[in-house]
Amino acid sequence: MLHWGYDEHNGPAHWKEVFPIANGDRQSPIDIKTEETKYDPSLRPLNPNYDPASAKIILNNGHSTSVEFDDTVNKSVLTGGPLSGTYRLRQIHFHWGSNDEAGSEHTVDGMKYAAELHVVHWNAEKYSSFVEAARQSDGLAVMAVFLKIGECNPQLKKITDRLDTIRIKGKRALFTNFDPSCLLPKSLDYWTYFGSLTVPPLLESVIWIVLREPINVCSEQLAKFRSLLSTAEDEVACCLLRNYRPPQPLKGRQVRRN
Ligand SMILES: NS(=O)(=O)c1ccc(S(=O)(=O)c2ccccc2)s1
Ligand SMILES: [Zn+2]
Repeated sequence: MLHWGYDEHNGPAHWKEVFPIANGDRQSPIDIKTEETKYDPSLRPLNPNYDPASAKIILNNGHSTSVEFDDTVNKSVLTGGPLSGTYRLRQIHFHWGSNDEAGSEHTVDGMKYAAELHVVHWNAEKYSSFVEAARQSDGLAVMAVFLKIGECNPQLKKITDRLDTIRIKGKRALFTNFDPSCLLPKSLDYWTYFGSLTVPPLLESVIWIVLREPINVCSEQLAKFRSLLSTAEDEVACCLLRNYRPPQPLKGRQVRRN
C-alpha cells in the first residue's frame, strides 16, 4: 500500500501490512459492552483546564481536521479521572462517516454514533516530548466525545465555518482563542481502558477516556467535514468522506467506569 488512508486499497484492513501492531493486544477503538464495564471507586472526576490562548492553528492533514495547541508549557492540561499526573493538551481532531448512520470509532453496545471528537494530551510530567510520550504505555491520554445528529452545535460552528479555508490536504489557518471545553457535554462521566492510536502508527500508548454523554451536531455541520479533501493541490481531488477505524478485539481488557 502506498500511503495509508481510508479507501479500499489503503484503508484499515491494509494497515497491518505496514504496521503489524494493528493486530496487537491493546488496539483501539473498541465496542464498549456496557454490561461488561466495571465500576471503579478509585476513579476520580475528570479535570480539564484549558486556556483558550493555547489554540494556535486549524489544519487539514489529509486524514482529519485538527486544531493544534501550544504544548510548550502547562497552560492547557487534563488531570484527574484515571490519570496519575498532568497531561498536556496537544490537539483535537474528528472522525466521521460518509453518511450520518456511521462515523464514530468507538461504539456502545454495537451502536455507531455519527462522529467522534478526540482531545489528545501527553504525559509532560514523565516524558520530555510528545514524540517520546507517544512511545510509552502511559504516554498519551485521549478524551473521546460522541457526536449525535440533533440541533446544530453553535460551539462546533467555530470549527465548521473555517473548513472551507483548509479544504486541501496540508492547508492550515490561524485559529486561536478557542477552549475545547466548549465541546464537552454537561456530564463528564466516562468509561476508561488502555488502548492505542486509531491511526497509523497505531502505537499502544493511549489511556482512553470515553465520555458517556454525546454532544449534538446537525447534518449540515457534519456535511462540511465530508467536503474536506484528502488530496493535496497537485493531486486529483478526492473528498475525505470517512475516516474511522472499526472496533478492534478487546483481548481480555477491562473497561472501567466512574
Ligand atoms: N485517533 S487518535 O486519537 O488515536 C490520534 C490520531 C492522531 C493523533 S496525533 O496527531 O496526536 C499522533 C500521535 C502520535 C503519532 C502520530 C500522530 S492521536
Ligand atoms: Zn482520533
